[in-house]
Amino acid sequence: MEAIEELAVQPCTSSLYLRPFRLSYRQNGTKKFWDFMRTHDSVSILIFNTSRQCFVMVKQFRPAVYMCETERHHPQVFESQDKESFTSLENPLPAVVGVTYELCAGIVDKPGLSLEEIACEEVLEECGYRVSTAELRRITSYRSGVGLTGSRQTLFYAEVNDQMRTGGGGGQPEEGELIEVVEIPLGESMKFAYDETFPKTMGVIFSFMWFHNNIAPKLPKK
Ligand SMILES: O=c1ccn([C@@H]2O[C@H](COP(=O)(O)OP(=O)(O)O[C@H]3O[C@H](CO)[C@@H](O)[C@H](O)[C@H]3O)[C@@H](O)[C@H]2O)c(=O)[nH]1
Ligand SMILES: [Mg+2]
Repeated sequence: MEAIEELAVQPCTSSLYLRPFRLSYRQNGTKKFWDFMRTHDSVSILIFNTSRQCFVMVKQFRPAVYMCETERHHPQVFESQDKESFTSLENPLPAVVGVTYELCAGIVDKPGLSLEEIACEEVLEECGYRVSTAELRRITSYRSGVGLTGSRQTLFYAEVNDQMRTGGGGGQPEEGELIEVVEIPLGESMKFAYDETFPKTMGVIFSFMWFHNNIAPKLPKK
């Protein structure tokens, strides 16, 4: 995962995944505008393996995170680029600065499928567990990136065990996905949640707290 080479950055002029827009409006008499991105909604799934009493999560290289870290070290990295040219990154930072811990998740880009069906596909593709839609519990939905995208993410909970493991996971190589499945033991989960040395999404922190409030008290004592 961490063998990232030939890094180059350029302005994004058209994309399958996001489109920038500007909304202008008058609010209480004041003219305003706001720039935002049109992007896909998404689903994410908190997975708990009851056989091993651990959370099943994914770790992957995130270019946007990587470039934020790069800009901290090289503040000029996004400057002076014309529309076509690639700027090669000399002496790039190690790829690990762009690797984050996340819940299993996926974008909602298949019109015929329900959120639950997309969630089950992601659990299988990314983590290798076969889960049916009836086994998913909807936790809630929320807006991710209210300033930038406004898109909605729906969060589900799924309990799995070792018998439901197909041996797969790791994402879809044909889509260029390279995902490492990681297990966080229940007993270490809250320490992990607040340990800033493990870069992670807010979904991880929120869902671990949800689990401790809603599921942990009902777990059979081992
Ligand atoms: O610029 C891009 C964007 C996406 N992809 C492809 O699209 C896939 C997207 O993967 P998927 O697992 O469906 O989506 P995630 O990247 O996991 O979903 C993210 O995307 C959501 C919407 O942006 C976020 O809100 C979620 O938190 C986040 O997990 C990738 O693997 C790639 O194949 C690209 O190749 N280039
Ligand atoms: Mg994903």
